[in-house]
Amino acid sequence: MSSQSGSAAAPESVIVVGAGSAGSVVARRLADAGVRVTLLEAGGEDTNPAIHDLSRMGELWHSPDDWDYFTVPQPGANGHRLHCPRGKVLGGSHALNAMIWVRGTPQDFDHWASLGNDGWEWERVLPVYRAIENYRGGGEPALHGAEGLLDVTDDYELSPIQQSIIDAAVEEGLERNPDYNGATIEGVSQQQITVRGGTRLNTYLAYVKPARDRIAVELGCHVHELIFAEPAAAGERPRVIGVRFAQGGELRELFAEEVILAAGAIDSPRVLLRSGIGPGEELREAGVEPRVELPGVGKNLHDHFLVPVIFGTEKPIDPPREGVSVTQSHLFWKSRPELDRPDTQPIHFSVPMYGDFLEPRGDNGFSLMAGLVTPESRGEIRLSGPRPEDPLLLDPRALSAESDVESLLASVRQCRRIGRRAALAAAPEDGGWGATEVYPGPEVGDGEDLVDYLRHTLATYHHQVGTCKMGVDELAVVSPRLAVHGVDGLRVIDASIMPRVTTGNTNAPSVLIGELGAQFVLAGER
Ligand SMILES: Cc1cc2nc3c(=O)[nH]c(=O)nc-3n(C[C@H](O)[C@H](O)[C@H](O)COP(=O)(O)OP(=O)(O)OC[C@H]3O[C@@H](n4cnc5c(N)ncnc54)[C@H](O)[C@@H]3O)c2cc1C
Repeated sequence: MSSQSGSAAAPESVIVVGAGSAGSVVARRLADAGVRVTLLEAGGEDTNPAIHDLSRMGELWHSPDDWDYFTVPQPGANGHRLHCPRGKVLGGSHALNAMIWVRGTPQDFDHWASLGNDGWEWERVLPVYRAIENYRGGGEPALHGAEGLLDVTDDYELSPIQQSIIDAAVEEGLERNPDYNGATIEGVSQQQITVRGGTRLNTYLAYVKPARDRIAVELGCHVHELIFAEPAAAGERPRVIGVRFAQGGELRELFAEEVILAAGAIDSPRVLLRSGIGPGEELREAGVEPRVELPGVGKNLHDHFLVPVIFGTEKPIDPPREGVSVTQSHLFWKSRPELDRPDTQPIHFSVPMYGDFLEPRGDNGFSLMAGLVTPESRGEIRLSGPRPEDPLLLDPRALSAESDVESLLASVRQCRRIGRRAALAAAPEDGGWGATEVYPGPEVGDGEDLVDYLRHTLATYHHQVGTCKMGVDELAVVSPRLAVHGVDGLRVIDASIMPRVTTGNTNAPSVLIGELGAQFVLAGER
């Protein structure tokens, strides 16, 4: 692998592929600095009202605004193919997500830096987070920003059931943490979310929409592959000069000084692989002529995972109503005290979340979704063939590492205990909800049967990362300045560059990657 470092002048023109969490930030920052930016997005305008109403996120799955990916059958998840929704619309996955803002822990970023990624230490990252945020909440002001483009708030009313879930978690022994993006992440908290005026605020809306007169936004553009310059001499380093994409049934080409892939952890490696950048042998098997040997492209795929623990209640829970999210609280907990950061993050829903694999047992209830956030399992993304329409082989190898099963089991057990606490389980006349466990349910014990339940009901937390990881080792795809190793004129700036997933939801780190990536482009650092 040939690495690259040093700096040059900032480019005059740039193509950004993908108007999601990171791509929107990159496009805006470069346009602000006078760079000519074309933003190519495969999806369309964000006209679906379900995008903007906090209570209607679920309607977006399998809709035209969802790439609607599925994994290959997962042996660690009972052979199931897991649905992986991803945003295919302006705003990307930030148009489909639950808007929860979690920066991650200092250890996450210090770990990235320890791998040779200078500049990603927590002390360098924290000021960037502060500059992103327009924070309105009860946290320590010194740790938050109030001047940024992205509104982050926990200044909204908790639904009564969500308040009781928090109370039950406190009964279970967790700290009530008023600011998990503050001094410590641990404890049970109300979620901080990116909303403005009661509706979704994503980076497309906050960064690109107000600047559309300065950014050429092209919709319905499915980028298939990169275009390379003809080498002037044998052995010359390959140079990317543009992209080839389908728009309205036509194949088009567009050229710029630099191309930035911000197509997300599934599609950025896909574009690289389709362009012959990746593990040569595998590319040949898929019918693609290798151009740049980069064995790490598509490898290191990993994700957070959820398992539902569902309760029915005697006292009726208010049905979802307009403008109110069905998830408002979560907790961070170390299942083993010796860990350096929490390995679990259950997320709490005011509705039963039966998912794809459980028989619905009534509409009235709530879900404590046990959550694994420090996975050891690693999988990969591969092409099944050379054509753009050939399905992608998406294989996270979920729960292939035994330690992941252990953490998730501990989280499921904890959720079961929380549901039995008085704030939830007491009779309504005694101030509770009369909660009883519906799933796993009394027929499932605490041993191998619980492991079977966990594998049967496993779902993604939607936090795929790592497939174009940043670093300096043999499997690194981009440099610490997010330039693709071995190629000129090309960067990846999105969630795929995380060498290891952060502890918590991945949107905030993706926005951070967008901000830092734009700084590297403008500084000409490679
Ligand atoms: C259902 C769901 C819920 C989630 N909930 C949360 C949450 O509450 N909090 C949180 O922190 N994280 C959450 N996440 C995760 C978070 O949204 C992602 O980690 C983050 O959005 C990733 O940002 P990105 O810029 O890497 O990719 P994306 O935001 O996915 O952007 C990629 C963009 O590229 C476009 N694109 C892809 N391929 C091409 C191509 N070939 N040509 C042109 N354009 C292309 C896509 O259409 C998309 O617009 C959730 C994700 C999902 C799907």
